[in-house]
Amino acid sequence: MLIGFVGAGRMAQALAQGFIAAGITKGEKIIASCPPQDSALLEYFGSMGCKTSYSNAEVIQRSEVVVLAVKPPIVPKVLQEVASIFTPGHLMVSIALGIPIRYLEQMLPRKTRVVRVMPNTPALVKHGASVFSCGSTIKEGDSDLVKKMLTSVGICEEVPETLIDAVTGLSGSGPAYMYIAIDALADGGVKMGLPRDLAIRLAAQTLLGAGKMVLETGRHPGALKDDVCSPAGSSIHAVQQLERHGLRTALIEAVQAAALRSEEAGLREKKS
Ligand SMILES: NC(=O)C1=CN([C@@H]2O[C@H](COP(=O)(O)OP(=O)(O)OC[C@H]3O[C@@H](n4cnc5c(N)ncnc54)[C@H](OP(=O)(O)O)[C@@H]3O)[C@@H](O)[C@H]2O)C=CC1
Ligand SMILES: O=C(O)[C@@H]1CCC=N1
Repeated sequence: MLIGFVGAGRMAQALAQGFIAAGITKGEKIIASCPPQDSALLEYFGSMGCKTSYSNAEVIQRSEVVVLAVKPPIVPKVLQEVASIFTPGHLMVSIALGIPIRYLEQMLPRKTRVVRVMPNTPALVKHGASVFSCGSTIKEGDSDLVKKMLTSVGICEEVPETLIDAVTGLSGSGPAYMYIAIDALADGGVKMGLPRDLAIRLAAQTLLGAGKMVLETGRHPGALKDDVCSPAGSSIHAVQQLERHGLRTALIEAVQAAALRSEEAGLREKKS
């Protein structure tokens, strides 16, 4: 399978490196493009054995699956530039924030097969969380192919497109919230006397472990929290502080803000 990335930034790099590590494809079967001023990004792809180009057209001509990995304001320009090169043999996989399938289908030739994906950067280490929605002209096997690719780098579920903005707010942007949590937990450890590197490792493993507990036991996170909080113990004292400072509300509102931003990005492109 020949995979092309139009846009060679952070999410494209994470997916490409994850696909190679997972054995879904080889470096030489990947090609990536970005503008000439970003040659460092193409060097990153080059270091993985991938082909690189400053021409988006070349990427599309040489690929079967084309991953559209540019920021939303760039999408109309890129599609105007390369739409005519797409054939029904291409599968377009867009990871662009907020851009609806119907917009992509309108901009591309009539039978172009389109799938919209919301991945996240931990795909790089095969712990990604992705969802996808299929366009109106996909053929048999496209959904399975996208699921296979994304499952190789984490978990992946097909969802109705109406849920993608909410997914963006949760798992698409979510790693950023969790890095802040790790950094802050480590600060707490340092405040209480731990060396910084140990504090970061403990904080990161604690988040990883808690996530695995939820996924692998199937128990509700509230019940797992109760297991940690012994009567009159240390944890329940800490939980009271988290509640007092509004951690839950902060996380709920973070997801909401990112989801609304995703929705807004889509509306803006539709008007342009
Ligand atoms: N980062 C993340 O965690 C996630 C990102 N996404 C989505 O993926 C998309 C890419 O995000 P991300 O990788 O973070 O962004 P980056 O800014 O890291 O990468 C975008 C890349 O596209 C390049 N680019 C700009 N103009 C063009 C053009 N005309 N043709 C080809 N390439 C071009 C940029 O080059 P230059 O720098 O020169 O402009 C840059 O290399 C976005 O829509 C984002 O919302 C989705 C899920 C998660
Ligand atoms: O911030 C962004 O635009 C992208 C979308 C999801 C995560 N990062």
